[in-house]
Amino acid sequence: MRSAFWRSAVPTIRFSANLGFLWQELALPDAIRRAKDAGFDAVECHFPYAVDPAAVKAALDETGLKMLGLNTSRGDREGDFGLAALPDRVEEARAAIDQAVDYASAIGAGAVHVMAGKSQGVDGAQATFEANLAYACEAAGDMTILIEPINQRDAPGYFLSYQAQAADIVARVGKPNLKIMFDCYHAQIMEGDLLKRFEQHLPMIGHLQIAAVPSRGEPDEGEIAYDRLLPAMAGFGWDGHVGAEYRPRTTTDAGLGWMTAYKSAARS
Ligand SMILES: O=C(O)[C@@H](O)C(=O)CO
Ligand SMILES: [Mg+2]
Repeated sequence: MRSAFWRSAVPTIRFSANLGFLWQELALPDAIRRAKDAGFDAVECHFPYAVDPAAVKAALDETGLKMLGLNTSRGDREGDFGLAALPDRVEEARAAIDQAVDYASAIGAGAVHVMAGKSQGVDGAQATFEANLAYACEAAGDMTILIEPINQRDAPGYFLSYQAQAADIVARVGKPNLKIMFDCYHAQIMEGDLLKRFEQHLPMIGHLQIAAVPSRGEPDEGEIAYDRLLPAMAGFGWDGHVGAEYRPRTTTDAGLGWMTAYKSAARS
């Protein structure tokens, strides 16, 4: 499978390096520079808050890469995985949203992923999430607010795990800058049928991410045929970036064969 990856003619696909997982050993500004050298078209990250936004902005300006998005803080209690759907922690959730929007504005990022948290089955979780998302959409101005269905194997009890659930929330909140982050890794684990789900929710999708299933390694292994899936998604009209959000098998550099192969297939 690895050597045959990207066998056929491929459309133009722009890849974003998720620096929450790739080049984690480097300081964020250096990881941005490394992503540029490796041929990525953009970057995205998870939790950049310990890093001076001026240093991140300088690396983005120097490389010409855009930071597509970052996450709200997970929260500071043991086991926290987001706060926005936790009815008893609204103040903290909104502080996390303010922090993320301020940081994203300072570095010119395009989106903030508002993490829901582990509140499946909790009374008031849905209403709290929707109210906090409406707050985030107002605070974000021109930026996009993303919500991401995350699989229950990695994050048991996470409030949001299904594409239809996310689509329902987007419709109910009714803000034009609220979109779904369609992460193929989570979607495959929870529900499969990736192409149909992607096509059905396309107008609401604001970002797309990939990783192998079940390993969460490079996209050239595992049960998802990204060499066919991504061209098909492009065929539906997806022209946004594709976020490479995987945990490298060894080092990030050693695992970039899938992208090198894509670039050479795209040239031929
Ligand atoms: O899929 C993921 O794990 C991420 O996109 C994320 O934002 C949670 O940290
Ligand atoms: Mg993701």
